[in-house]
Amino acid sequence: MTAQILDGKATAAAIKSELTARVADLKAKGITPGLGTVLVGDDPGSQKYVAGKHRDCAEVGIASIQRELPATATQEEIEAVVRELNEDPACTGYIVQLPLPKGIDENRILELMDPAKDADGLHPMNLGRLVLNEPAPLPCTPNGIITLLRAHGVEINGAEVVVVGRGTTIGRPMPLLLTRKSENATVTQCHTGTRDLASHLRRADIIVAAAGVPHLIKPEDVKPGAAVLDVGVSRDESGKIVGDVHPGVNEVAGWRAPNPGGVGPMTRAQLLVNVVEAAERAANATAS
Ligand SMILES: Nc1nc(=O)c2c([nH]1)NC[C@@H]1CN(c3ccc(C(=O)N[C@@H](CCC(=O)O)C(=O)O)cc3)C=[N+]21
Repeated sequence: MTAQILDGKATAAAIKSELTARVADLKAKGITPGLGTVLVGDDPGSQKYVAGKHRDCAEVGIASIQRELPATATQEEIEAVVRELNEDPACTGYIVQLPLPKGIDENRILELMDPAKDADGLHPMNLGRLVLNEPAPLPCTPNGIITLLRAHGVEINGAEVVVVGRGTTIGRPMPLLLTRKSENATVTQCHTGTRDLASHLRRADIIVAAAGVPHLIKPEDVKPGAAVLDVGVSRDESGKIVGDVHPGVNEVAGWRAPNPGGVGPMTRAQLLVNVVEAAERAANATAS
């Protein structure tokens, strides 16, 4: 038995087609949502992701605002671009592509963003709202993972979930989403300091692998039938993506999010969701 595919490409396409209609409605009311991206430096991976985000925008009718700075950009120069996008009415939401070059204070940049324009859901105000169970733009990758599981009928309610990783974009927010009443999962968060990772993995109904360690999740550590989502993006010498999940897991798992083609396209789709929702909130605020 090989694992069934959690098809991120197809699920993202369905979300995008629904968003296209909502963007058309907004435009009829005179509002064009616009996604800004701030890309610092010339990492080929980051360039590719940002290009993908703008391609998605074009597909659903969202305007694109691209800001690029050289790898040598200073803290002040990046902050000036953030302030400019905060002020720009054409930019209804934006992201600052992470990671930023060494020496840049990333958290200070995130804090400077207008939380109402935070398309990533990573502003401290919005992460705080998530903790407090208040409406907020949600972090794109964790939200994409939940949407992907739901779209394929994988039971989250009552599931034992192991999240491997503790990064800002996935590992830390993922358990916050999974333990909401609406999800109702039981979550164990593992990381490089976990004493016996295998013992945790073996109990998991759902594994979210976001450690950035190639092939960390081995077939012998996966419970038969489990859903395994690979979010790792290491690259080999030729630049090909190597995930956190060993290919042999395919033969044990019940569900598998491939990489590429799984969580990546979902991340991009949820980013568009955040942009459209922010524009809809702004439209309703003006209307009332
Ligand atoms: N502020 C910020 N927000 C992010 O959301 C963010 C970020 N910084 N920094 C980097 C990571 C990485 N990330 C990906 C998005 C899409 C794909 C994606 O669509 N991947 C395709 C394949 C692309 C390829 O082949 O290289 C796929 O999985 O099918 C991957 C990775 C967003 N990130």
